[in-house]
Amino acid sequence: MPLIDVDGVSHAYPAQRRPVLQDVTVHLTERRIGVIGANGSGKSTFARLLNGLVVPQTGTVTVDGHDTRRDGRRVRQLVGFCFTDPDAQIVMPTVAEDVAFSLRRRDLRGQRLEDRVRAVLARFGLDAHADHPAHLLSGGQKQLLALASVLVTEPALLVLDEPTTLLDLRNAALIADLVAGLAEQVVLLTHQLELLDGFDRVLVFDEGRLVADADPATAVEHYRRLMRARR
Ligand SMILES: Nc1ncnc2c1ncn2[C@@H]1O[C@H](COP(=O)(O)OP(=O)(O)OP(=O)(O)O)[C@@H](O)[C@H]1O
Repeated sequence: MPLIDVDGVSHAYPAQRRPVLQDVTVHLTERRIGVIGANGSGKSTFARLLNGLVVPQTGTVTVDGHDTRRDGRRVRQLVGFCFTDPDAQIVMPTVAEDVAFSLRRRDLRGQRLEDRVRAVLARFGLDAHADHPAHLLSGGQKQLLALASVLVTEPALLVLDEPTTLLDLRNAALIADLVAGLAEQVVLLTHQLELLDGFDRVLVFDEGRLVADADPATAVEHYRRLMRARR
């Protein structure tokens, strides 16, 4: 698993006085890493640090030794990112074309490209929809397509920002099972705490600070206590 090294990171967005992340240091090597915390606590910003979408004002972030500030291109090859809203990353008219688009930088043409696309669609239960317009998929199917299009690029690390928020129970379970079966390292942000069962490590953010870093049960209890104290 790649080593994610977040060192002394603080970050404020332009036009905001209060930092969104404050002095976050964490070294991650585990296969399944959860990130939880209240709305606005800095989780998405933390996730965006990991693929260089956000470069921190202070501190450094490296993935497998590649600094997101200096070597963003290499980091983006290593880190696949799934947004909460799959419409934000589905870019091509049909399901198969969207997956093929993700492979545009690979030296794959003709039948080899088609075979690769079909294989990934089959793995995600989308093979029957290959030639359908992507925008006509259901929310869950779109989420699956977004995941498929990222995974086909074979990232070493997959960052998932609330991938089940919009989904019904069945599709949420589908995504959870799929994520559980992935060989890749996964950083999963979620408000659905049951998704973290079996995770190796869970980080809790509160007002931009990393306030707990533990096994799922301990981290979730810490988060619940925090939320109870705020009511
Ligand atoms: N691009 C941006 N420009 C300015 N402010 C931003 C930007 N992105 C996030 N913020 C602010 O940073 C703070 C933390 O946001 P962030 O999205 O990291 O939180 P979060 O923990 O992921 O929240 P949620 O659970 O609601 O998704 C919020 O106050 C938000 O308004």
